[in-house]
Amino acid sequence: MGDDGVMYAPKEVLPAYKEKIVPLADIILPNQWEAELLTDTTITTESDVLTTINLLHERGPHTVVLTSSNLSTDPNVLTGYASCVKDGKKTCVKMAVDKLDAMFIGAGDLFAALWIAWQDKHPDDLEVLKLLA
Ligand SMILES: Nc1ncnc2c1ncn2[C@@H]1O[C@H](COP(=O)(O)OP(=O)(O)O)[C@@H](O)[C@H]1O
Ligand code: PXP
Repeated sequence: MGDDGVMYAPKEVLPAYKEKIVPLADIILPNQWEAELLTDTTITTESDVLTTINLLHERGPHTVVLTSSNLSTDPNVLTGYASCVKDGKKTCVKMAVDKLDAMFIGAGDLFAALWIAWQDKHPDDLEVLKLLA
């Protein structure tokens, strides 16, 4: 959808993402900014992360992965969060990635492709899946 305040799609389609596309999805992998935009929230704490992830689960997806956030206090670490709901039970893990000092276009797309493939192989195992980060 976008990065750092810039949407790749026209902003007019945002309501369709919120109301139509998210409810159709089983798995969504927004970065922090995308998650905030989809839920009209602002994330400044881990508690906010959980609130935002829950709002996204409530719309339908059983898996919500916040691929990156600005919550890490270590400049060399990128922090993400993954949450799955199965049979009414929610599991959430935190992912710490060694941050490279560069900007990668398409990292989110690549991460999503890998995550979806591996989640198909390890449907209930966030501890395995978080190793992708
Ligand atoms: N600077 C970076 N250093 C190391 N890994 C990165 C970096 N940027 C992205 N990644 C990896 O790619 C994944 C997706 O990146 P992210 O920036 O959250 O997606 P998007 O491109 O959608 O904003 C991250 O979870 C992380 O695993
Ligand atoms: C126009 C455009 N540029 C770049 C990207 C790459 O986005 P990201 O770096 O967030 O994966 C996308 C996402 O499909 C896109 O649609």
